[in-house]
Amino acid sequence: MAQNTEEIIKVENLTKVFGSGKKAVKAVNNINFSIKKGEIVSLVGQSGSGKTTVTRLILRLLKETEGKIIFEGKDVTDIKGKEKKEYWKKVQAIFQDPYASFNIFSPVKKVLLDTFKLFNSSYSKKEKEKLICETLESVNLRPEEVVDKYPFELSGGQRQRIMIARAHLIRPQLLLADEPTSMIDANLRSGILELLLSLRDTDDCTIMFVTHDLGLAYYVSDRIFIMHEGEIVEEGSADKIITAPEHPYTIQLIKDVPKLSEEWLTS
Ligand SMILES: Nc1ncnc2c1ncn2[C@@H]1O[C@H](COP(=O)(O)OP(=O)(O)OP(=O)(O)O)[C@@H](O)[C@H]1O
Repeated sequence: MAQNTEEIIKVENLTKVFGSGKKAVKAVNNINFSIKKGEIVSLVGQSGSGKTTVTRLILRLLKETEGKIIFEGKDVTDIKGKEKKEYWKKVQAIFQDPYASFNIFSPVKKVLLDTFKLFNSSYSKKEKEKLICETLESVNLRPEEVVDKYPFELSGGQRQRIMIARAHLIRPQLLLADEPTSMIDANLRSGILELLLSLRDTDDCTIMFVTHDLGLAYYVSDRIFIMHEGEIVEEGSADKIITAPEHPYTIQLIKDVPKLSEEWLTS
């Protein structure tokens, strides 16, 4: 395990309010956490608890109402333009619905070729295509079957695998994986999870999973953050959260997972 004590990201007093007046929604309410290089953490909470908003704030796709995001010791809260592009080489996301993340007018090959634009790489087109094929094979897709297809011609699971292939090509330092297996059949899910987890070993990647599924979080994570109504109500090692939960909401979540560990460990 490539884990050390150096912090890759730190979130300080982060708050996001959507709308104003009577219609204001405090989606994220003064949260604080940090993640160490090489760690796998999960942000767990039910629908509407604010998880995706945290992901979008970290990616700087959304402007915070208050607070700071420090990445590798540098305050990235106000980065713009070129600096943001640099940041996106290091911080990437796989979203719940990868369909929404693709340009629907681009075939898979173009989606993947475009990732090289992030790097001003000196690869020839042939070299890029070879890398794309190898990467697609590494996520168990047959390049010849998918490269010329448009996103709408693929299954949800194939689209999620392509997002993982994209992450492999970009090799981010921090990967935010928002419900990355939601569109994948239960019997294929553990394979995709293994692929994602292998990014830590092969690409030296730190991963934050975002999920409503505490069973999955327990299976994949070093640490778990429990999110409820915009706040992180409890955090700790995966074992601690499951065996000695303190917050009533965490205790309820555990009760709601009927066969915790069995479901993920045996699939
Ligand atoms: N652009 C927006 N404008 C207004 N309200 C929003 C917006 N985005 C999110 N919200 C609200 O913020 C709250 C948190 O939403 P968020 O999508 O972060 O939750 P989530 O935990 O990711 O949920 P899910 O698991 O269903 O994706 C919800 O009440 C949601 O309705």
